Amino acid sequence: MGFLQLLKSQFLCHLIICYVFLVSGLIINLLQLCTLPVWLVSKQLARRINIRLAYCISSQMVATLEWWSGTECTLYTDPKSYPLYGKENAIVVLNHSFEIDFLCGWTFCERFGVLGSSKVLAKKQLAYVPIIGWMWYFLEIVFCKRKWEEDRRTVNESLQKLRDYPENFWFLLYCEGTRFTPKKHQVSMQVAESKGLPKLKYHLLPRTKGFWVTVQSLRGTAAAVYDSTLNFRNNEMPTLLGLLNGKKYHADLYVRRIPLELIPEDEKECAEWLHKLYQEKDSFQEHYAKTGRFPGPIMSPPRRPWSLINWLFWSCLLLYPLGLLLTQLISSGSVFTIVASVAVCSAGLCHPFTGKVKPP
Ligand SMILES: CC/C=C\C/C=C\C/C=C\C/C=C\C/C=C\C/C=C\CCC(=O)SCCNC(=O)CCNC(=O)[C@H](O)C(C)(C)COP(=O)(O)OP(=O)(O)OC[C@H]1O[C@@H](n2cnc3c(N)ncnc32)[C@H](O)[C@@H]1OP(=O)(O)O
Ligand SMILES: CCCCCCCC/C=C\CCCCCCCC(=O)OC[C@@H](O)COP(=O)(O)O
Repeated sequence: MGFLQLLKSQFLCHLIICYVFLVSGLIINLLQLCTLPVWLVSKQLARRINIRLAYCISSQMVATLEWWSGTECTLYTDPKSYPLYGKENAIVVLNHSFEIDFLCGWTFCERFGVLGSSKVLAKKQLAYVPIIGWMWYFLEIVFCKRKWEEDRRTVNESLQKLRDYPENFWFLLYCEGTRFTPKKHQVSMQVAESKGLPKLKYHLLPRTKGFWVTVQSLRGTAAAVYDSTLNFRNNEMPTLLGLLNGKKYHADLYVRRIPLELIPEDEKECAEWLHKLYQEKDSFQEHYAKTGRFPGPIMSPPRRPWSLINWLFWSCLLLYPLGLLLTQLISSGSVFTIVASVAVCSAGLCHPFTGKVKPP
């Protein structure tokens, strides 16, 4: 194991990354709260400010993936569609199979310049998660209770509000509604069987109502659906902890751009269309399992330095006062503080995660 890899596996480094994320996140949440009066004066200005503040939070997680772990992201897509990515509003349909699938999504958002404004149809519980959930409140993220009687109205209303959004956004929809597990897959295929639908091998049966309401509400606002299928090389199941440990993964994303006009307006036809889409997605995963790649040409956008610059900025800002505090504590000469500081550092260096990085 090289020195850099050893360093990345140290718990003290993880502690520093999490400290910067947590403290900067709470500061940014506070700044977002301060933009509330701006909403009263200029809604569009408040939205633009919040897009940039949100970028400061989410790009730290992207930096962990791109710059700390060095994970590579390859995009398979049609060269004719490529120039439109980031230049229009779009609904993104993605498979929900991995712990870090949302982070790979964010990485592509970052590379196409829409990270700050990116949106998702998320379960309501996530709104209460400090930092990310609170940030989402100011980004006008759409939440659902997964109770169609309520969601039908609330999801539509939230989406209608995005009609005059001042910057391009991607709206992510995990139509499977939950992350893939073998148990959920089994139940879901029983539902498919009872509905006379073909079985899927790599996906759960898509929930069609959220997709239909999204497409209908964003007609005239979003130009296309980006059908996105994600997988990782070498059958890896990446984790956030793996990224934090500096483990490098290789993500492959296959994206097809489907103009919104091609999607049926009628609810039943739209549901059939989505089921067919998931059957196609399943065949792409089968192709990947057999050949180790998706069909079509590779058009990978390079990583940009901004997420790293943002992380370095917050690190300098927040580690300097922490360093000062520690120096003062130690120079105070108190035996208790010195012993406590040494204990904290030793705990960090002897943490069980230390040195647990698997070779690639
Ligand atoms: C160029 C690069 C391109 C792309 C880059 C990629 C991505 C980047 C984009 C953006 C990034 C932005 C943000 C990412 C950041 C973070 C994301 C993190 C987390 C969010 C994750 C979540 O929260 S997922 C959970 C919430 N979301 C959803 O649930 C969405 C899907 N669900 C729906 O749409 C639902 O329909 C609903 C929620 C609207 C309503 O749910 P409800 O349950 O009330 O109704 P349903 O219609 O779904 O259910 C009844 C019908 O379902 C049938 N049924 C019953 N059991 C099952 C089963 N096990 N499986 C399937 N179907 C089942 C039942 O029979 C009913 O059938 P009907 O025939 O009556 O419809
Ligand atoms: C700079 C790096 C710092 C590292 C610190 C990491 C801290 C991470 C903190 C917050 C991350 C929040 C991301 C939210 C995305 C979670 C995805 C998710 O939860 O999907 C739920 C979905 O499956 C449905 O779940 P169930 O059907 O209820 O099961």
